[in-house]
Amino acid sequence: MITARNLTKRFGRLIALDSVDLEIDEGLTLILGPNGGGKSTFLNLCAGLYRPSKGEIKVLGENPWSNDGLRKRIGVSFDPPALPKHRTAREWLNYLARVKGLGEREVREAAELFSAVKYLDRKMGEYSAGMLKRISLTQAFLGKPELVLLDEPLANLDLEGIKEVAGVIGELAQKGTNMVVISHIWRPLGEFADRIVVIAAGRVVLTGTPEEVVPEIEGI
Ligand SMILES: Nc1ncnc2c1ncn2[C@@H]1O[C@H](COP(=O)(O)OP(=O)(O)OP(=O)(O)O)[C@@H](O)[C@H]1O
Repeated sequence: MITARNLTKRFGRLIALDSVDLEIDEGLTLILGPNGGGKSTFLNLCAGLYRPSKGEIKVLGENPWSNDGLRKRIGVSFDPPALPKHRTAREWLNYLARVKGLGEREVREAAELFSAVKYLDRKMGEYSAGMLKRISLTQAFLGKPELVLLDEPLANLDLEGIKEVAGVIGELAQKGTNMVVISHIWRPLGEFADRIVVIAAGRVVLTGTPEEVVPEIEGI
């Protein structure tokens, strides 16, 4: 699904991602690691938001940088959510659906997954952080994309929300949805993961199945 070769991203003199080689196959991949390690930078490179400073990244066989064709095939939820605050969620999601060649039915189906239907008609500037997260997740799963990239999908949710959204992600993983999910901590999403990648200080420091990786990272 994703291949990175010597992938490097610099911001001025800071090296956020340093010569990363990584292969991500189908299934659910959980990316773990400490703050500032480079996880979101990797996801933003996958989503085509950043251009590599050096090296190469391929997502679904394509170069993601500024690639509108690929954007229609993947779904992304950023953290914090990147949503226009003067629009209602319905306006925004219908717009995205049109761009992807989808309709209002797909918007409703994705919103139902995250119990977001009831507040689709308010301006997003009035939303709580947890409501914004649910809209951001709805956006990511709109129209069942071939690959879904989620940055901290449980952030800003209350305890009930964490249980509910983790359950939905687990169910979708079981049904075969391909996902790359960033998290600070391996619980509760780790139990659904096919593999775990640990990124720290701009490098991939561990990869493997949860059984292989979790004993090494009990402290994270
Ligand atoms: N747009 C940017 N401009 C400048 N520096 C950036 C930018 N984005 C990230 N960085 C820097 O790159 C490094 C990696 O950041 P990144 O957000 O990828 O880490 P992370 O592992 O996702 O962290 P967190 O768990 O805190 O979200 C950090 O030192 C960060 O300050």
